[in-house]
Amino acid sequence: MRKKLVVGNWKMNGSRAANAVLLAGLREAGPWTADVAVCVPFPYITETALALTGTAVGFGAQDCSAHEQGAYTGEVSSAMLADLGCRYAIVGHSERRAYHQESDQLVADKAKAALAHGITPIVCVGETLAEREAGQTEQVVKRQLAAVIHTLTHCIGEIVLAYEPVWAIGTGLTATPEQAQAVHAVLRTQLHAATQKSDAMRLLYGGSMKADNAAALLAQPDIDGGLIGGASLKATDFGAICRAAG
Ligand SMILES: O=C[C@H](O)COP(=O)(O)O
Repeated sequence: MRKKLVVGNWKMNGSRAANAVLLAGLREAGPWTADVAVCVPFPYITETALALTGTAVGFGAQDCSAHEQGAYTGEVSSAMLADLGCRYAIVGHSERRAYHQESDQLVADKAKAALAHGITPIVCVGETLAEREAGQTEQVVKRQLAAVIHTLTHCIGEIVLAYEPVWAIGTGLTATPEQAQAVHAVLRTQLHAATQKSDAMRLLYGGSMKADNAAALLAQPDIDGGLIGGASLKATDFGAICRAAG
């Protein structure tokens, strides 16, 4: 039995004042049975760590560099994130793939860099609406995951995988539980061929997951948690999703 994991991705939202309110709300809303974490903008990692001290809520970043260190202006290394106590780093989010031209290989290299510093990469895969309508969903997510499997080889069992259909992100259009489960099953099968740990790996769904649709999604056999964007910005909403995962 896999323990559910719910991760809030704040994206580029927040301020010191707003974060203090949100994090205090999370302290009050928990604890939960599921594992819970928030991935926050880089500048707020330290204060998030402080605000969550003494709770079981983990924290992490929304990206990391594929490089170890050096002349990479603007990048943040996994070593730095580890230094701050991050447990997770999201890599390959569709917003980074789309707006920063991140390739499958770069995403895989970022996942490798995170693992090298003891950080669990949350690797995102997912198809666009055009790809789904062209019947390419399976092909796209398998291609995205294959690059990670090839690069991580025997460490692939250490990642968290998130299926996020691009058309469902921030749109209010959620994949049905059956649509999401079908893709998760494809991904689990692909992982099964790559690692003996596939049955223990957590596969998250992301894309307009909210308090009122979380339970049905999380009841699917291969959906082991959620990666939550918009609904992670209010403690009551996020807390309700975490409860649904319990
Ligand atoms: O990382 C989170 C996903 O992009 C989902 O975002 P959303 O819950 O706002 O649709």
